[in-house]
Amino acid sequence: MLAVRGLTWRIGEVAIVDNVHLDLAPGEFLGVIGPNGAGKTSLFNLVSGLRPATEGRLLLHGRDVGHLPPHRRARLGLGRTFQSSSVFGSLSVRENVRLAVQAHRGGSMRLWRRAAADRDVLVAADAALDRVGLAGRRDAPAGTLAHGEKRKLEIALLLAGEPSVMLLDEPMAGVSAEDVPELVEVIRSLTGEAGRSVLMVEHHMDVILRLADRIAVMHHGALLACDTPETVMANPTVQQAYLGEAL
Ligand SMILES: Nc1ncnc2c1ncn2[C@@H]1O[C@H](COP(=O)(O)OP(=O)(O)OP(=O)(O)O)[C@@H](O)[C@H]1O
Repeated sequence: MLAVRGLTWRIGEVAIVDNVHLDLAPGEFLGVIGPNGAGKTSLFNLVSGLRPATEGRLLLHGRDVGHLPPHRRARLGLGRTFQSSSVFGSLSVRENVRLAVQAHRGGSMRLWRRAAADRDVLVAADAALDRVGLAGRRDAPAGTLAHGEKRKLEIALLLAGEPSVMLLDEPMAGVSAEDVPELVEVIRSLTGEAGRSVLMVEHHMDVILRLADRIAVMHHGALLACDTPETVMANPTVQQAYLGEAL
């Protein structure tokens, strides 16, 4: 589904991401962990296209997408969570998702088809809100959402793009402990649906362990290990990399 081949990002002589190889199978959940500064977000930036890789290839469904800008990758099914900054705070939750669906589907509808198309867009927006458990908040201004709700909205905006691979960068950030289980369930329910795969960076090990089929461990830009949670947790090299940090 997604193949990362020798992806590298150098700044001067320093390899921030160093020759990373990864494979993501259809329906698979791959968690990415690593100590602070290990290069996790940088790897995500290379995969989503926010930064151009210095070296390496990225294949989506066998097609080389490494040279494409983020919106072209998203259109092919490689979707990354929007940051909260891309949410229109004064517009309603529903309106935000509607705009994202519309942007994904393109605006070149013939006038006589517009009404039906508008209805379809709204149905898709409501379906996305339903999937993340935000239907009851659809009329609230997006700017008034609590942290946990904002993370759900970001996932709904991502769903608007109908991704076959979802890239989630710390979806639990800022979410209160009591809201974490619900968000974990939302993410779990979306994984594997129609073969959808997930690549997720997350600091909360308990969350990763609950969701991941495999875990990739980054350290100093390189991939230290990529295996089942049990094997990774028992790996002495991984434990060494985390020395001094709670694993
Ligand atoms: N644009 C940049 N210019 C210079 N150095 C950068 C840049 N972006 C990232 N770095 C450096 O690259 C390293 C990896 O950063 P990155 O944010 O990818 O790590 P991370 O694993 O996501 O860290 P964290 O867990 O703290 O979010 C860090 O040392 C960071 O300072």
